[in-house]
Amino acid sequence: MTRLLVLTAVPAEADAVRAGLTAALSTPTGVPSPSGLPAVPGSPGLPGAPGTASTPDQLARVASVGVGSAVAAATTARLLALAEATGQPYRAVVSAGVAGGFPGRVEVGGTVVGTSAIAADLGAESPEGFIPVDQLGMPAELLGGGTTITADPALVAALRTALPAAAVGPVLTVSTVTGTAVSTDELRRRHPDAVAEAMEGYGVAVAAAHAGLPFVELRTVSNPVGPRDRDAWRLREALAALTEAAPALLALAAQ
Ligand SMILES: O=C(O)c1cccc(C(=O)CC[C@H]2O[C@@H](n3cnc4c(=O)[nH]cnc43)[C@H](O)[C@@H]2O)c1
Repeated sequence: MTRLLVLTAVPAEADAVRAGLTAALSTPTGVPSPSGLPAVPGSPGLPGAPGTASTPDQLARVASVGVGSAVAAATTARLLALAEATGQPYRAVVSAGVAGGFPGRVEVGGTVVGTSAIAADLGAESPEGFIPVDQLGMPAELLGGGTTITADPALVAALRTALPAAAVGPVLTVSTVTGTAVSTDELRRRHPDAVAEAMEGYGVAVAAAHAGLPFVELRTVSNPVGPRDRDAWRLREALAALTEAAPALLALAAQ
């Protein structure tokens, strides 16, 4: 039975997650122990009925949903509805991929467990500064969960346990990659606890919330948030870190 839906923006990120899951399921060590999962030959960390085997696809469906919150929300909602309609609902939803990390909070190549997904640029500008959409006086029912969607505490705890070196905190969702010192300072002022920024988490979280499913975000850092320097992006390093972190997702299946 597939239990987790893991959504990345681009196929390279999905491949990195799948590689980590496949490696974890084919090696005898280092695998979290989700109770009740089918046994994987040679993987004592995954107990179950003798003679049965799990593949990554049975434990977690990994799909790339496109770049940005809107396409991520639409695609996630469609995948969740299809699963529900075919009687194979998911148990939890994960937004995964690479991200920009706030210097001092997480290094390039580091791993981030998101405690919330914050739509950091959803709102209005004013001469006095940015106003989040949930402070514009609109009826609450028009705003869904507001600009901050809190990750499921049990999923966060499971990832923290499996990834003790990970930075933990809010992950901002932005429509525009931050690329100036002024924007970076402004984001840090508004969100002093933020660890990283990416472009899909909030959309995936909205879709999960509408389906009544727990959500968490798992990111690895490809670049610092700051003045744009594309040459400083370390995508290969971040994708390798994503492959290394992916086995932790198996721990979520026990939730
Ligand atoms: O070109 C490639 O091979 C490739 C492989 C993996 C990922 C990419 C991307 O372009 C990822 C876009 C994705 O990354 C997130 N991201 C990364 N850094 C930041 C950032 O500083 N600010 C916001 N988002 C960032 C984001 O979620 C994008 O969807 C290419």
